[in-house]
Amino acid sequence: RRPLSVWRYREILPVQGEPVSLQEGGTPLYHLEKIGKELGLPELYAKHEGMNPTGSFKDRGMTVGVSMARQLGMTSVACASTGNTSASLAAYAAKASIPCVVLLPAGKVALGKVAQALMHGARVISIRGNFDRALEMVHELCISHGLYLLNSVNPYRLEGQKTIGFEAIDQLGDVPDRIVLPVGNAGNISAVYKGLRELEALGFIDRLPMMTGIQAAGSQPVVKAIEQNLDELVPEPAPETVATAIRIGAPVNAEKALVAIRATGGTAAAVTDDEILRMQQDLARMEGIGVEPASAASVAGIRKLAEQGLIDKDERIVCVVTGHLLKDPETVVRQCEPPIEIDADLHSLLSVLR
Ligand SMILES: Cc1ncc(COP(=O)(O)O)c(/C=C/C(=O)C(=O)O)c1O
Repeated sequence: RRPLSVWRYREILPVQGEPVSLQEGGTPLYHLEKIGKELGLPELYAKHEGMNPTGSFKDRGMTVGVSMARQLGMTSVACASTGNTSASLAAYAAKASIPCVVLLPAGKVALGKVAQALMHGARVISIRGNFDRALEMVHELCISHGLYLLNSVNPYRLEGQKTIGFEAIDQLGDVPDRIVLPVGNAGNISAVYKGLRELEALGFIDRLPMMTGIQAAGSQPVVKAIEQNLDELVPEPAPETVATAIRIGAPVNAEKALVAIRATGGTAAAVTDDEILRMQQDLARMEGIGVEPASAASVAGIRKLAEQGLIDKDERIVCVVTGHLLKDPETVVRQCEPPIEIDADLHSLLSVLR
């Protein structure tokens, strides 16, 4: 019996030979008992992708993407990132001894993610523009200077991320009725859908979950395309949200995400920053699950849809929570009461605890 991990599913992944691996995947599937009870959803689960080696689901895509870079003889790799992609690429490139360049939107990347990209030895460039501009620039850089681009336009990234759905089914022992993901560049929802289609084609499953994408109210081009039944996405020129990981106005995988949602009878919904931050706190204080803001969006989306009466009570739902709480400590400190500082004596302690 193979352990739960990305490479448990090696036959359905493109890498030949030994992968560049940091033992990614095999993340916990938590039953959200209290939040589920509050929403009247007894079968509500969260798959905690923050428990990956660099603290986000990106590791699943990077183990395949960087393995392919090595297999193809690439001499340098690059990405633009809202943070987690750069943290993950930096770590896997270090493991593979391949030089790495990352472009970040200046001032809009959570502290933990910048720390990871720096410590893992990437060339970290902050640009005075948003993620979408950074992606345009890194694309030009790769074409003109022969670096290997590892954003989710690279299909090998999506191959690794398929395994989220595979593991969830193995852990649940059945196909969930709904899989909910936060949507930024829309690679993850597209990857999970592709993997489920492959399981169906191979005869392992005979039905697909409703693919449900959640975006921030200030950055919701996919939600608008679904609501207005558009075939083409209208990019959001000035995306804004506290959930900086999904602060993306022109998702490169939008068309794939629209297919994933429409072909499975899924849906898309937007949540406000307040709803995101409230769910981040509820997950931490009710379920003991620590996630970064963008990750809480998936569960916040289910809360909103359930309150609108759009979720059947007996649905088995897997919310993908995509990144660890530690990624964005500054947003946490801004939301919480600061620690109480006292003199180092018992009297002072008892007086504040009363
Ligand atoms: C925590 C977290 N949650 C959700 C998403 C959205 O996934 P996609 O819809 O596949 O983009 C991201 C994406 C991050 C980047 O795009 C990047 O790191 O450059 C994330 O970090």
